[in-house]
Amino acid sequence: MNAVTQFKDPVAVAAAAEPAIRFEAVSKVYSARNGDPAVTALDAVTLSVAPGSIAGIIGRSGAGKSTLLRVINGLERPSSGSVFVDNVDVAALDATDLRTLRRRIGMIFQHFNLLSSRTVFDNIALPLELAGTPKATIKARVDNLIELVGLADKRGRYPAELSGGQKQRVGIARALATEPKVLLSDEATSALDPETTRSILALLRRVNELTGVTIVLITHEMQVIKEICDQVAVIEAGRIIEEGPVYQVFAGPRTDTTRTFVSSVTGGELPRDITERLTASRDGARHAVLRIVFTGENATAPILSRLSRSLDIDVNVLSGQVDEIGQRPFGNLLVTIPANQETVGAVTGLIHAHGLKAEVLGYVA
Ligand SMILES: Nc1ncnc2c1ncn2[C@@H]1O[C@H](COP(=O)(O)OP(=O)(O)OP(=O)(O)O)[C@@H](O)[C@H]1O
Repeated sequence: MNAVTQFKDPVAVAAAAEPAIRFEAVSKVYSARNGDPAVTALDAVTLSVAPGSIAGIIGRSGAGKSTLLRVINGLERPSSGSVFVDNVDVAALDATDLRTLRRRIGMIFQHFNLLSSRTVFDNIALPLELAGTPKATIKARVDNLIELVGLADKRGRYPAELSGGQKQRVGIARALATEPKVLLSDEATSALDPETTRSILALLRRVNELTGVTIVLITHEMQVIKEICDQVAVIEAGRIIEEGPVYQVFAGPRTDTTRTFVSSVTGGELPRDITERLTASRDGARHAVLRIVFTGENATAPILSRLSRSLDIDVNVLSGQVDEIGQRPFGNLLVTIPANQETVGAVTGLIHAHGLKAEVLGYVA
């Protein structure tokens, strides 16, 4: 893909000219081996992450997410193109400089990767010990981190004595020990139940707000993107197929893959009996199926009563949900209206006039 894909959070971009992380036409090809063909895991990825933001990369299994994360901290080298962290070309660093850079990049993992023989305190202290930090500094910093992640009563416990959520809290504290500028999250909540997931995401958001650390997370769950990300990029077969502020991508997904991800959390999926009867043609249809997306201050506009009143039509609600995305209200409503062309035109016109989005999904008899 040649088009430049860039996160465009106008506020963040204005505040900081230099992105925290920049991918320039990054490709990664794993070479053929033992008769298996070569794999293009990343295909000309160009992407910027604003400092202090939380950027989510979402994609299905095998899309290239882990590879994308691993080229940021130099665990993989791009086959072509460059990755810059704080304007430093990661691939150009020698072993010593790469070690220094990695201290500025924390990482958390799906399966926590804690050392079972070390206590909570000692797991968190480990990166500082490796960096040769004086003991008193280690103690002060680890004590602070233990408070921050809410594990004050678990400092002497071993990983086997902790719940999954508590283990991830240790993982987060350990990743923050060297005061990194960037935190990479590799499916950090995938092994956790929904409630624990929410509490870990809330902790990450708090850490981001308190320390200003830039967070890049990879996930296959749109719920994660919805809960904490400012920006999202959708990756498929190694390419970024869509990106932008989370709110914008939720309001107007442009590809089928993104639409599927979005509808998995916005209640935007059609009831099955409607999906089975949905056609693209108006011929013989009595109803048009319409998706109305409510955003921002318009999220609570009484659009349905206005439609039926001013156009004198029946509007039937199939499903609807009002949510919060990127800390702004967001509603998604599926309705049927009479199928004739004039009505559909008038309805969509009125909806657009109210600053909302409307999309005809198809027709049913
Ligand atoms: N070290 C490697 N050698 C060869 N092929 C690899 C290697 N690592 C990843 N791949 C291949 O590259 C592609 C992208 O893999 P990657 O792990 O980046 O995807 P992913 O989106 O993280 O997948 P998942 O969600 O399943 O972890 C896959 O086809 C995978 O098989």
